[in-house]
Amino acid sequence: MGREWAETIRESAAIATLDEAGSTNDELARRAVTDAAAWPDLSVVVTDTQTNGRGRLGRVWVAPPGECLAISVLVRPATPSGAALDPERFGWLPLLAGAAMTRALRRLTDGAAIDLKWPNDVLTEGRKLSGILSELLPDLSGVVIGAGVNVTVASEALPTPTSSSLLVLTGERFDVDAVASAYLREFRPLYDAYLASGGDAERSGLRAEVRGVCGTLGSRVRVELPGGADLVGVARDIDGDGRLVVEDENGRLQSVAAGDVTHLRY
Ligand SMILES: O=C(O)CCCC[C@@H]1SC[C@@H]2NC(=O)N[C@@H]21
Repeated sequence: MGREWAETIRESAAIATLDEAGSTNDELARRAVTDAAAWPDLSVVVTDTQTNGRGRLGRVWVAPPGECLAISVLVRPATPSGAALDPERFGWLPLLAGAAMTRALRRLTDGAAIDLKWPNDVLTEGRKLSGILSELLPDLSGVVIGAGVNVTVASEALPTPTSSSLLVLTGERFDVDAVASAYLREFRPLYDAYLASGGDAERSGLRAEVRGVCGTLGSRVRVELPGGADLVGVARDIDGDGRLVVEDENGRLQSVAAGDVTHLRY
């Protein structure tokens, strides 16, 4: 991989472009913790060959070598005056990354039907193009936001029947580096606006941005809640804390902070 996108990241930030990595999230978290000064805000670890990728909810993220982007961005959010942002405000970061990836993949594909599934899967026609895993550093000083994108994976090599790739969607073999570049170019302005507002999703326009790309809104959904219970209803909104607001079958509004969403319209 090249690093044609390096100028989209702050000059002070560190970049590691690896021929191969176990998990880019693990690589970046290790560096961020062992050498915090060398790995400031917006540092990046990236590869196209990730051998031990991890997904949300303890799942494995499978990526055929050389055919997927695995990119992790370290954020150490601070207010405009330089104070560390309250970790309570970090909840919007996975949604920010999901919105950035949705915008990036739409832009690359000239506006293909690509949407965000709350909280941060990027889908085309119900199939997953990209997944995001955000992990807090153990000392709470930052968050590693990892994103995987299926780029040149052929349909027979897709990891699951519910996944897709940019190749399958468009017939085009995108360069993995160009996908990284498109993502970081979308990520940066959303993140800068979020920081400038002190982590206020409303004031920075982030909430509006996420609602604008989120295909979950208006869909009938089943949400597998963390305890194992299911909630079925219509997704109505994303509230000020980034929670999904679902109108259940009795017409009651329920706010969901975490869960696995299935769109029932497909
Ligand atoms: O859909 C999911 O469950 C999230 C998948 C996240 C995969 C990315 S690839 C880069 C980063 N490194 C990892 O080990 N996981 C994330």
